[in-house]
Amino acid sequence: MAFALGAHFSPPICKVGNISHAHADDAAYVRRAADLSEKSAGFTSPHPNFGCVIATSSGKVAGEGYLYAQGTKPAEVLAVEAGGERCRGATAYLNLEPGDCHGDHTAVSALVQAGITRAVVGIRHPLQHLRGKAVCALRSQGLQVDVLGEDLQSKVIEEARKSCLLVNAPLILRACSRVPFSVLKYAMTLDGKIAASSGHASWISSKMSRSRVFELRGRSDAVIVGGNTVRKDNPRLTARDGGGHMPMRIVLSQTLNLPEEANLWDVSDASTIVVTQRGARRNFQKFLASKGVEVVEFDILNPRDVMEYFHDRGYLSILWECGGTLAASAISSRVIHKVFAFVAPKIIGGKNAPTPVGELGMVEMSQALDLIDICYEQVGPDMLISGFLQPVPDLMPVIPSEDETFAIDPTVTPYESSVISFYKTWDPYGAFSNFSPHPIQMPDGDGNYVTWSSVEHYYQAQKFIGVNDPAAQDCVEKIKAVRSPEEAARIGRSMQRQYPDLVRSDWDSIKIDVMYRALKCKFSIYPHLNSMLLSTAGSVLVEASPHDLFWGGGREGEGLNYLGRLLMQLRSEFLGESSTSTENTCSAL
Ligand SMILES: NC(=O)C1=CN([C@@H]2O[C@H](COP(=O)(O)OP(=O)(O)OC[C@H]3O[C@@H](n4cnc5c(N)ncnc54)[C@H](OP(=O)(O)O)[C@@H]3O)[C@@H](O)[C@H]2O)C=CC1
Ligand SMILES: Nc1c(N[C@@H]2O[C@H](COP(=O)(O)O)[C@@H](O)[C@H]2O)[nH]c(=O)[nH]c1=O
Repeated sequence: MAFALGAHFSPPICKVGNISHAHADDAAYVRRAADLSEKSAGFTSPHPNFGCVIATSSGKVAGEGYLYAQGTKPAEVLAVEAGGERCRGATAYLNLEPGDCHGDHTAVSALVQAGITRAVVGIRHPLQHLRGKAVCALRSQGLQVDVLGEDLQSKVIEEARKSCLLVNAPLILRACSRVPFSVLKYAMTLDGKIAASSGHASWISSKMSRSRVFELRGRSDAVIVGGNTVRKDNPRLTARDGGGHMPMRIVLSQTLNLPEEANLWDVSDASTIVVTQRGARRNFQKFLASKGVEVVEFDILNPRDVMEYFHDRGYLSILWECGGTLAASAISSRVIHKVFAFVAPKIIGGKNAPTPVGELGMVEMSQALDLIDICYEQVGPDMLISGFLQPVPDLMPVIPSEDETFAIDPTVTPYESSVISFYKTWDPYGAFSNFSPHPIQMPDGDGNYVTWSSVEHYYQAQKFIGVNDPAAQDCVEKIKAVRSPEEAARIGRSMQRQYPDLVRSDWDSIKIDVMYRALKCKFSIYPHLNSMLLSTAGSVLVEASPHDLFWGGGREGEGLNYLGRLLMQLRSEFLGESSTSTENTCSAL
């Protein structure tokens, strides 16, 4: 079977002249796709946000589209319909890899049939069973596919990728934590109270802020309050404006000691679910049922179990509008991902007036939870402070999906492959590590063979080769002379971090090739290493480094595992199943 050597390995943009310009354009269009993808927010029930922008080679937008609601035409289809003939030879920018699955190839087919020749993908699909599928399908149809952070890397690209992560934060956090994306929202006075000592709270925030809350409700699958908020506020919890999406209202009450008259029991505008402790007030449960309110019982009512339950019911995004008691319990259970705090410029005082978050058991300020990606926004007279309590995970592809691995190495049988992990040199397959003590001889710029104590020594030194600065040459010599691969890695990495100008400008585009050549040498000249590599035929090789998400597979399989990929590629070549031939790049020791 023939397959293109390096098809997945050569960052295409790095080969062309004006890299930063190309990156700026790619980044701008991907960001536009991300912005576009959010357009349906509040009008339809929350779903993954897909946007697609098609740009011609002259940089004109030919067509664009976004997924309006689950089950409607994919963004890619809408964009090619809008672009028509102008799509031929154009580039499609997608904030999120299409979720084509189970035989549905609508988005991929639309791009292929429209004659798109290149696709730039912001992030891969966060769901494991979909991740990499569409990227692979597009590549197999001959499109050039560049995934941000993998095939394209630079500061602007990183910013564009971040916008893609944020626009689908609910989907990503839900996929990683197996609970719906949860936002805690509250309105407090400047002295940190969410109600007066009497419990009266209407209103703390301004009308403008409250309209903003209606919008937030419209972007959510459900709004949650605790029993006490129902008793004190008799809330409606609707998105008001009408016409848009109406979230489910959920009440968490252990006692079920709730009033018979309550706005939430009127389900004509929106449905209500009361979640309670098993066996609580059976008669009241019957009463609620007679009003059309669904009751769900739990053995023990805690926010995590409840959230796992709503995850399984398919909820993507939930807005918590409870008081401090339930908020503290939800934060402690680590189900809250984001906070929206409206701060009103008023003071109510009151020693016993409730505050937004109750007891968390912390005793020192150093234990305080820091928000991430914070935004400050003035809304009328109020200040809205928002931020994440948990970082949006940086999604990199898992160890190559079965399909991708098969494309790199046909000896790996899709769906039946085993995984061989290696990391430390003392592991059973530790000789696969770059740190293994196997010297190699590689040609220098003049074609003379130079000995390096390990692949890592050679790799680290190549960062500084050819840079016209004595400090760079110094680095090369230092790395070459150190006794251990650890030291070589330490020097190489810290010099790169501290003095990026000493690193050759094309490093990002050649580093995979540098590694490939070094590995090829190592596994050619040591027969026992060659046998060990061939003995793994059929297995997926993963460098189990929890730190290095480029060469390694990461702690949870989130790393790119390029070292494993290169070894599989070499294995396939050694097994003679590749039609690719490369010139001899090393000498026997
Ligand atoms: N300004 C603002 O943004 C807001 C202000 N408020 C104000 O806050 C006050 C109410 O605050 P608060 O009493 O904290 O109300 P909560 O909304 O936090 O309700 C607490 C109740 O939630 C129920 N509950 C169910 N499971 C749990 C659990 N695992 N942990 C904790 N509680 C659970 C219990 O109900 P049960 O007793 O029925 O078993 C508990 O009494 C009111 O004055 C209200 O006006 C409320 C929301 C927002
Ligand atoms: N007091 C207060 C809020 N309180 C929250 O809003 C709920 C009332 O919603 P509704 O009945 O739909 O208007 C109430 O139970 C509580 O959860 N929200 C705010 O944005 N600002 C405020 O000042």
